Order: sequence, then C-alpha cells, then structure tokens
Amino acid sequence: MDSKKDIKSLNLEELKTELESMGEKAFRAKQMYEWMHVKLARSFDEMTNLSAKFREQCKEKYEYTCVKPVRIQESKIDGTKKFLFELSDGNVVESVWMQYKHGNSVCISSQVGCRMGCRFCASTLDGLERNLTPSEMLDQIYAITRLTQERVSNVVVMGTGEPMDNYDNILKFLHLLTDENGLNISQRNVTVSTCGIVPRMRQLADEKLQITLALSLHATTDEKRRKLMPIANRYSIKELMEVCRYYFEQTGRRITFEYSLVGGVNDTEEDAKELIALAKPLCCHINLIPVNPIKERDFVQSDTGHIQAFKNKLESKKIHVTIRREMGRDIDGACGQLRRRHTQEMQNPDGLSQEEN
Ligand SMILES: C[S@@+](CC[C@H](N)C(=O)[O-])C[C@H]1O[C@@H](n2cnc3c(N)ncnc32)[C@H](O)[C@@H]1O
Ligand code: SF4
Repeated sequence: MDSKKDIKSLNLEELKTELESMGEKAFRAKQMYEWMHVKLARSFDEMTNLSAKFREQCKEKYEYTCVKPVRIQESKIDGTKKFLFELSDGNVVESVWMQYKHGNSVCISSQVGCRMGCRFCASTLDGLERNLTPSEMLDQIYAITRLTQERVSNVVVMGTGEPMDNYDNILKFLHLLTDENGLNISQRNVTVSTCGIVPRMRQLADEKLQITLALSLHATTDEKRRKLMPIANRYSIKELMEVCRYYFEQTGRRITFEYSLVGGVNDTEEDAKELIALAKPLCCHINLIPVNPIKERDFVQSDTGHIQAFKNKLESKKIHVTIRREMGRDIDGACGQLRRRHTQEMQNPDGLSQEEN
C-alpha cells in the first residue's frame, strides 16, 4: 500500500481536522463523510456536491479504499453469497452474505491470512500476510451493500483472520461501523469472534461496547485445546473463563462460545459434561458448529445424531445452545478456502488448481 493517508479510516472529527488543514469548512467533512459511509461512494468522482478542484486535490493526497469483487458464488440452496474481494495491493479476502428472517448478515475478514495456526482452519494454512485496515473491513460491507442493493443489519467478524491480533484497527472499524453519522449498525448486531487472546479481550471489555464477543473454545481441557489451537499454549481455559466473566461484568453482554464438533476428538459424553461445567457459572450461549472438513487435514464432522445428542445433553442442564445452520453448504468449502483456491489458480493459470485435480 502506498503512503497516502487512508481517508475512509478517519472518523468524522479526524476528517474535519484533515479537511480544515486544506482550508475547507467543517461542513465539507460532513458531506464527504456521508458520501463515504452513507451513500457508499466508490470514488471521489461520485461526490458531486464537492468542487472538481477539491476532488482532484483529494485524489492526490488520499488513498480511497474501494475493494474490487473478483469472484461471487451464490448458493442454490439458501441464496448465501460468497464474495472474493481484491485489495489495492492485489491481496484478496473473502466475505459472506447471508439472509436470515431477522435481516441480512455479513461475515467479514479481519486479516489477509492468519498466524494463529488452528489445526482445522483453512485461513491459516499460508500464515499471515497482513492486517486489514479499518476501511478495508468496512468496505467489504459497503461493497456487498452496493452489489446486493440490500441493507445489512448484522455484521460478524468471523471470516479469515484473528481480530484481536489486529486490535487497534478492529476497534476503529467498530466505531465507524456503528457511528450514527455512518452506516449506523447497532452495536448489538455486531459479533466479534476470537480464538482467545486474553489481554486484548480484557481491553475490549474495558471499551464497554454493546457488541457480542464470541470465543472459539472448541475443547474443554487445556490438553485437548492445545491439540487443536496453538493459542492454548499461551492462555489457559481458566484465564479464558475469567476474562469472559469480566466481559459480561463490564458490558452486560452474554458471551457466545463457539464449539466446532470434530468427530472422535471433542464430541464425547465426557466433553459435553465438561462443557456444561464450564458454561454453567457464566452467562453464555453455546453455538455448536459441525466442523467443515478441509482437505489439508483429516478431521471429520461428527454425525448428525451425535451432534443432536450433544445438544440435548447441554439443554438438559438448561444451557442455551444452538447448532449453527450450515449456510451455503454447496458453495462453501471452509472459511478461507475460496481465497486459497483463487491464489493457487493465479499462480498456476494454465492448469486446474490442486483442489480440482
Ligand atoms: C475463521 S474464525 C475467525 C475468527 C477468529 N479468528 C476465531 O478463531 O474465532 C471463525 C470461526 O470459524 C471456526 N472455524 C474455522 N475453521 C473451521 C472449520 N473448518 N469448520 C468449522 N469451523 C471452523 C473457528 O474456530 C471460529 O470459531
Ligand atoms: S480459527 Fe480463527 S484464529 Fe484460528 S486460524 Fe482460523 S482464523 Fe485464525
């Protein structure tokens, strides 16, 4: 990325200061902010109530983030759409658009790749390339709104990347996304998912936002968790439970635990019992996710009966639990796979990707 200032990542106050330094009045900042974050303009050229001369000056001075759709897949089963967006440096990220009864939801990526190394996850297979800027996270949502012509009401940060490993940018993104002068998405309709970086979770709790924090738990003992998620070598389940309690105390928001069921690994009766013991003292909700197998690993999904029995066991102890609906099953591939396939095809344009061979 070049060194021009990223104008779409500035909040309204910062934009006012910025434009004032160019000799513009404060109301110009309001107009421009609206073009960027309400009217979702794709370039300075669309900002027709700003003078041509001023727009040219802005083009010289600022980077205007606008992600470019390079692939769109649509599910024939439920209309879920998966988008692959190209960033200004040629990297690509994926985002997903899902329609629910309660509104449209977008799942965005927070990094190009991920360095956390979770064993079942395709997003981490090539490591971390770089963090996404606030504007690159926002523009995934803006681009999907422009393309679908439908309002997004829910945002989940559950695509590629570990948001707590890109903390400052995520925080800025959350403020811009929920700003009443911008897209004005309710904080309560935003979920951020983390593999469990305890100090950052504590920092987020201190922000006292009304967003939902989802913890990817996936195992009930440190030993089992270490086998699935390297981050478990850094932070224990005890520390995770403490910080989840703290998050609830600070925000009043119920925590979500994500628990991907992997056949024969974390789906036994004993696992269910241990999960109940962890969940019971906390105000939480458990989201059971049938693991989505990736070809690079040999994990298998628990069978449907097993998943239902696991759920029943938790419910019998009055734990709030849902099984995540598998949206876009026919286009899916696990999170991170579309980007991976695209990159492989770009590197090997004459042949089929390894996946298709
Ligand atoms: C891709 S991560 C991104 C957010 C954050 N890094 C995290 O780990 O929570 C979002 C969720 O997808 C889950 N996930 C990743 N790969 C999966 C797979 N192959 N099958 C099912 N869930 C998966 C993760 O464990 C996590 O709960
Ligand atoms: S599950 Fe989340 S933290 Fe783990 S590798 Fe995937 S994206 Fe990264």
